[in-house]
Amino acid sequence: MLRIAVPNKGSLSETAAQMLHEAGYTGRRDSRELVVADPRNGVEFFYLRPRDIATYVGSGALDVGITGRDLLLDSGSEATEIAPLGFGDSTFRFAGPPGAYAGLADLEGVRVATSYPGLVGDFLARHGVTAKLVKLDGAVESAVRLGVADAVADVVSTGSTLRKAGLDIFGPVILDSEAVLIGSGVEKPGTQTLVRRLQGVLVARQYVLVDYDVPVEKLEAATAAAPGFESPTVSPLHDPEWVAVRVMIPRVETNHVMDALYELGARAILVSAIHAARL
Ligand SMILES: Nc1ncnc2c1ncn2[C@@H]1O[C@H](COP(=O)(O)OP(=O)(O)OP(=O)(O)O)[C@@H](O)[C@H]1O
Ligand SMILES: O=P(O)(O)OC[C@H]1O[C@H](OP(=O)(O)OP(=O)(O)O)[C@H](O)[C@@H]1O
Ligand SMILES: [Mg+2]
Repeated sequence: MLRIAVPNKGSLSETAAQMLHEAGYTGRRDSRELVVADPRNGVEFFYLRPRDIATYVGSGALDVGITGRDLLLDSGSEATEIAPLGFGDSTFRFAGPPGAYAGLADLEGVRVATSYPGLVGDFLARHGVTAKLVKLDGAVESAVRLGVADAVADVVSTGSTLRKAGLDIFGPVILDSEAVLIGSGVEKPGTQTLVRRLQGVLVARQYVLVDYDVPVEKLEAATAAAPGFESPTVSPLHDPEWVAVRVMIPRVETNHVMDALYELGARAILVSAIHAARL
């Protein structure tokens, strides 16, 4: 049995559960379940706080896990990133009162509030800055107004929490984060199947299939407009001057690609969703 750690709450839990479901695994029926066995797929799920997942995986207690890259680095655990999972994107940034800090060097001797002291401490040390980290559990944006810190370092998604707290981002990006699959460093049997299944879900979410007919002399130009994952599939049509083409394109580019193909002379352009994929 491959023992897999999954976030039980927070920003990553819902999408992680959804991805595993789409990948064909059994999920928990209610949010209080701590362990779910899925013998048909040879795996067992452990629902844990995302912040603790790297500790369990790094120690070898569990084989793989889903957590944030920021949480992995903050943990200082031995666990390593196996694959990015394409959700839970955030950036990790410094923020302070408007105009108070121009860059990293200004943080020398300053009190910085954060829930990620491992991540922020490593970053400051690498850049030769000595600040005084104030460890808080959450809502760190309030720390400046309430006088326990002079600046903060926190997860930024839309930036609206910082705006509401009257703080401005400054200095370099500490980290670009997203949800990642992590492992203990020693690969357990079954890990590659899990990775391929999750990557299949990502492809099905992020790509669509486009079918179109195009005059043979426009095929090269059409292929340049929509090159596909590897190379488009080209099939003959009854009319020898036309071919049928099938290609995978990023979902976000769907309408641009359809416009470009139509302009080139392609017709009967059909787009369909990918239900599942194994590349
Ligand atoms: N808007 C967001 N707020 C917080 N974390 C986010 C956000 N978007 C993505 N994330 C990622 O989610 C992970 C944090 O999840 P976690 O469950 O620990 O905190 P949370 O969602 O703030 O929940 P809580 O603080 O209520 O426990 C990190 O990897 C972080 O980068
Ligand atoms: O840039 P935004 O879209 O505003 O999102 C980022 C904010 O969301 C999270 O806080 P959360 O609501 O989880 O509260 P917490 O600080 O108590 O964890 C995070 O810690 C930031 O404060
Ligand atoms: Mg939070």
